[in-house]
Amino acid sequence: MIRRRRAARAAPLAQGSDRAHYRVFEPIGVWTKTTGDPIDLRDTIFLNTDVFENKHHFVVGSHLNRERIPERIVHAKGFGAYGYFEVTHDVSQYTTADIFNGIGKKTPVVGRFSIAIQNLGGNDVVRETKGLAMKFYTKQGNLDLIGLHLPIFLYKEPFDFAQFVHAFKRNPKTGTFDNNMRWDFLTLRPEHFHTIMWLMSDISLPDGYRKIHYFPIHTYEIYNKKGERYYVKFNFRTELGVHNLTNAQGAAIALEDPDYFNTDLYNAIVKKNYPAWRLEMDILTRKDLTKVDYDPFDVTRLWKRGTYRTVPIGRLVFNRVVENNFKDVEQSGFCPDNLVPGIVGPLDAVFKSRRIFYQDAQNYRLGSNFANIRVNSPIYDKTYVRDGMPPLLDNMKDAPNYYPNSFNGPMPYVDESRPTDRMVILHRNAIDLQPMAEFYNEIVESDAHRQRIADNLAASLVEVIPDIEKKALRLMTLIDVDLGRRVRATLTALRAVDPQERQREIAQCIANANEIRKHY
Ligand code: HEM
Repeated sequence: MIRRRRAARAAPLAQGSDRAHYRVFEPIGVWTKTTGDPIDLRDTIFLNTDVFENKHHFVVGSHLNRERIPERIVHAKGFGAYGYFEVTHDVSQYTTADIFNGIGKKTPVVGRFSIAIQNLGGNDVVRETKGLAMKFYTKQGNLDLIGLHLPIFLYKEPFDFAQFVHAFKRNPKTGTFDNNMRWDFLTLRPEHFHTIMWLMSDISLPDGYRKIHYFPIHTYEIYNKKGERYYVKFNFRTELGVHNLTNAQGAAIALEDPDYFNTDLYNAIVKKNYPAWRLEMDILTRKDLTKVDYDPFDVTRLWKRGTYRTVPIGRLVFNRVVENNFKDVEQSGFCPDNLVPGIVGPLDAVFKSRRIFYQDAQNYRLGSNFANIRVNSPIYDKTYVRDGMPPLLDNMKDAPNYYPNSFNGPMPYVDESRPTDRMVILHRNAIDLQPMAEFYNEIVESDAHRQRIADNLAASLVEVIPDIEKKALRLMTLIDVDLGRRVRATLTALRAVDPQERQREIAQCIANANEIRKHY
C-alpha cells in the first residue's frame, strides 16, 4: 500500500494521473478586481510606478493580511471529501430518522478527517487521535456525527476538556509539545489513561485515514414511531480493514510527506478507489439498561461483550474530493448537537458540554452566520434567525421575522413519537482501572503487541522528571504489574544507551527510513 503512494508521486503532472488538480482550464475570462472592473496589465506591474496610485495593489495586499481565520482549537489539521450514505438495512423499527429508513435511500454527506493535537500544518503521521466529522444532509435537517478512531473517550468530566487541551498542546514557555506536562496531568487525572493506552497501541499509527474505523462513542437515545426508545452506539467500520504502520514506517513517511494522510485520501478518491465504511449500531433496550452491571453512558469504557446486539444500517462512501479546501474544509463546522427527528441524542455530561462548545467555536471561528456557509447549509431551512455578519444568503427576503405572526411565516410541526421526558444520568467519579487492565490483557491480542505499547509508553517517559515518572510507573503497575515492569525495563534500557550509541541509533533510524522509502 505504501508502494502505491510512490508511484502516485512519480508523475504528478501526467495526464490522467491522480494529481487531477493540475488540469488546464478553458480560458476563464478577463481578470477583474473584486469590484468587477477589469484589470489593466499596467495595474500588475509596480516597478518604477507610484505604488500608492495603485488601488488594486492595496486591495490584494490588505486582503492577503486577512486570509487566515482562527484554526480549530483541536483537530486543526484535516482534509475533507464529499460522498453519500446508502441504507442497506431498514432500521425503522428503532428510529423514525428518515436517513436510516428505506433500503437504497441515498443521503449526501460531507466528511472532514482530522488529527487531534497537531496545529494546522502539522504532521499527519503521529500517534494522536484521528477524527472523522460527518454531516449528513438529510431531508429532516443536518445530522452531524463526529467520530474518533477510538471507541472510548478520555474522560467523563467535561471540565477536563480545556485542561487536557492545555496539557497536551504546547508548553506556554518553550512552544513545544511537552511530555512532562502530559504525564503530570495524566497522573493527576488517571481516568484519561485508558485512552492513552489505546493511543500507544498499534491502531493509533494507522496507514492513512481510509483504513480506520470511526466511533461517535456516546450512547445515543433514539426512538421509533411508537415512541419506544433504544440506546445505541454507532460504529463506522472501514471496508478496507484496519491497517497500521510500524514506528519505523511512520518515521520514514513523516519525513517524506507530512501530509501523507491527506495525500492518500485525495489520491484514492481521484483514482476512484472510493473509501467506504459500513455503519452499524450496537443496541440496548430500556430494559437492558436496568440489567447491565456497568454504566452504558460512560464514554471512558466499552460496553461489555454479550450485553448488546449489533444491527447493520448502511454504507458511507466518499467519492468526490473537495473542490476548494478553504471553502469546503476550513469553513466547515460540525456540531454534535445537529440531530434530526428520531435521534434524541446522547444524555451524558460530556455530550451536554459538547452541545454548547462546538456552536460557540464556530461562532468565533466562522461568525454567527456560519450555518449559511454553503458546506454547512441544510437542504431546507426556513428560520426566524436573521441579519448579522455575512454570509446572509437571501436573509428570508420579506418573510415575517417574528413568531407567532398572522402572515403565514414558518410554522412548527408536531412530532408525536418524540419522548416527552428525558432521563437524567448521574455518573460515578471513582477511577476504575479495570477497563485498562482488560484492554491490556484481553483486547491486546499478543505479548509482542503488549511490548510495543510498553515501548511507546517508555519512550514518552524518557525526558520526564523523576517525581512524575515515579507516579506514572506506579499508575501503570496498579493497572497491571506486567505493564509496570515492562515499561520500567524499557525505560532503563533507553536511559542506559550512551550518547554516542544514541547518535548511531539515530543515524541507523535515518538509514532505515531511507531504506523503507526506496520501496514506496
Ligand atoms: C467535553 C468534551 C468535548 C469538547 C468541549 C469538545 C470541543 C471541541 C471543539 C471546540 C472543537 C473545534 C470545533 C470547531 O472549531 O469547529 C472540537 C472538534 C472536534 N472534536 Fe471535540 N470536544 C469534546 C469531546 C469530543 C468527543 C467525545 C469527540 C468524539 C466522539 C470529539 C471529536 C471531535 C472532532 C472529530 C473534532 C473535529 C471536527 C471537525 O473536523 O471540524 N470531541 N471539539
